[in-house]
Formats: sequence, structure tokens, C-alpha cells
Amino acid sequence: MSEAGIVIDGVTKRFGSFTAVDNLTLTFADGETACLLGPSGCGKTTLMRMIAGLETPTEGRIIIDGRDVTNLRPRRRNIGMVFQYPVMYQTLSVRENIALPLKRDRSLSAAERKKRVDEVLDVIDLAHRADAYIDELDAGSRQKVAVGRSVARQTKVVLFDEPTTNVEVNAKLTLIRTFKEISRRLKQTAVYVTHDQTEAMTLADKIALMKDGSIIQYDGPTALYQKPASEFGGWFLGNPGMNFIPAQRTEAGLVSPLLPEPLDAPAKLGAGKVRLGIRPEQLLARTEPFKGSVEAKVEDCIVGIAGQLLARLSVASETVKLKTGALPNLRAQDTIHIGFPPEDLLVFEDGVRVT
Ligand SMILES: Nc1ncnc2c1ncn2[C@@H]1O[C@H](COP(=O)(O)OP(=O)(O)OP(=O)(O)O)[C@@H](O)[C@H]1O
Repeated sequence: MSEAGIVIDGVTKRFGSFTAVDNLTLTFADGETACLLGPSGCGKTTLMRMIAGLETPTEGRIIIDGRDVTNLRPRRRNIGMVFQYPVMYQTLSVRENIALPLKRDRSLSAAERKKRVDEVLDVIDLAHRADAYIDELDAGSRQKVAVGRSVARQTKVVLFDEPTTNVEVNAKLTLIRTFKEISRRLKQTAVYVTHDQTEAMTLADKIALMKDGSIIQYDGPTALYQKPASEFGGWFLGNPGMNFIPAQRTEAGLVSPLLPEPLDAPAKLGAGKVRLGIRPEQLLARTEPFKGSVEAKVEDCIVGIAGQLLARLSVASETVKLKTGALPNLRAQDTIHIGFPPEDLLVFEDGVRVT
């Protein structure tokens, strides 16, 4: 196994009898930005700390750029790290903070060092503040300096541990753009831990969706959203998550009181429990009945981001979530008509996607 990038090879981490990371095997490809995403306690930080060398795997190996680093100390791994709370030297300027990690590198001349720092200042878009002191900057700019410092050595791998947690919402997007631009320009392999799905969707080439110490799916953001491999992925991604509707097998296909017509059953369906998945924004919703519609009662309704309505509906003893911009006057207790476009329905068997 000598490929570039980061190879996680059968890695397990146990704390006493508790397994935080459970026999993971995965490759973060060279030059790719990968996000580790998942609910609190799923093992994201533990996995990243093992890549960094801050934690030793109980079993398995970690290979960075073809070199087995499992037993190397963090400093010997040649990686950059950006944390939630960066340590910054208040009495040094932006330029001096970024230059700091380069001081130890004797292979660089003073001119080369200055050139590197100028390059970094340019990428993080802080050349105009190069001589400012850290405490004169806002949290977003400070975090940019932290990133600048971590990438100044131009390591092949850079790790981010929820670096936007303490940055105000408006500055987050700028910061994320900066991360992307830097990894692209420096062709770095970046691993980024977050529990913010919007951040992961915006930033990642690929997302590793984690649950209980395992990786449920490793895929591009669009594939993960549109074709979750499991009900967990459908539920976890999206705001609100995917709807799941129970269905029964019959001679005519899959039937449900929510569907006026049976749905063709996939050939590879076994004998397990079948549920149909559909995203709240994929439901059709109108005030009048239409072809293929069923009647639904609005239980409650709130206005979401960008004026879209988020409603909880009861339909034939099931609860269904709807996200729509089409019914601006929707109120609780209204009766409406909804439809499930067959082409948008995903079939899950025992929690695993079949189509
Ligand atoms: N040093 C430790 N000793 C004992 N248990 C630990 C230790 N570090 C982590 N754990 C446990 O391992 C599990 C995974 O923790 P981890 O911090 O990796 O999760 P996470 O996905 O990063 O969660 P969060 O988003 O809350 O940071 C948790 O149940 C945590 O309590």
C-alpha cells in the first residue's frame, strides 16, 4: 500500500472496553478535501487525532504519502493542523505569526522564507494587514492567520478540527472559501472535522459520514444527499431529513396507503422491512387534488430559511415532512393534497438503500 494521500488501514481505537473507532479502512485521495461528518460522539475527532499522531490506534495502520506513520510522533509526520482555538502570539504581527513555523526550516533562505510568507498572505487575503497585531483582528481573520501558519510549511497534509466554531456566521463562508482555495493552490490533502452539514457540503470533495465509530458512506456531497446508502444518511443530512414511508410487497408491486398506485418493486429486494425514502422538498403539494395526490392535514407549519415553509403533515396515519415555496399561505389545520413523484422515491430494505 504505497499510494499518496492518507490510508486508514483497519484502524480501531478502544478506550478501555469502549470502541470509539471500529476497524476503519478508507483512503483519503491525494489532493482531496475530505470532511468527517457525523453526530456527537461518532468518533470523528478520535480518527483525526490518530491521523495527527495525538492518539495511537489500538489496531491497524495509518499511512501518509506511502509512509507508515502509525508509530511516529506528531512532529515527525509533516502535517499542518488547524484547531478550534488556535494559539496565536498577540505580541507578534500577522506576518511574524505566519513566519514562525518556517524559522525551524534551515533549508530555506531568508528570501525564500519571505516569499513563502508573502504567498500565504496573498492566499489568505491578508496582505493588507500583514503588519497588524493579532488582537487587532476579528475572529475570522485570526482563524485565517492560524490557517496561514499551518500551511506555510506547505505540508502535503493539513488537518482541520472544527475551525469555524468560534467564527461568526457571516465570516464562516469567507473562511471556508479560503480553506478551499488554499488546499487547491497547494495541492494539499485536507481532512476536516465538522458536525455542520452545510459546511461539509460546501467544502468537501468527499464526505465520510460516521456513526458509532464506523463509516456509513464515503461519497461526494451530492451523491450523499441524493443517494444515501442508508436510512441514517437520509435522516442525518438535510434540514429536516428524509421522510420514510412503510411499504408492503404485493403481486402488483410495493404498496402504501400514501401511494395511489403500486410502485415497481426492485428485482433485488429480499424479505426484509421495506421503507420508501423521499426528501421533504421533493413532495408535490397543492391546495386542490391532482393526479396521484393524497389528502393531508397540516399539523404545524413554520417559515424556514429563504421563506420556504416547513410543515408536518398527517397522511393516512403517517407523519410526513414537507418543505415548499409553493403554498405561502399554509396554516396549521389546513387540508392540502400531496404527491410522491415515483422517480424520487428511494427504496430501503432493513435500513439499506436498494435502489
Ligand atoms: N480519551 C478518551 N477516553 C475515553 N473515552 C474517550 C476519549 N476520547 C474520546 N472518547 C469517547 O469516544 C467517543 C468518540 O469521541 P470523539 O471525540 O471522537 O467523537 P466526535 O465524533 O468527535 O464527537 P464531537 O462532535 O462531540 O466532538 C465518545 O463517546 C467519547 O466519549
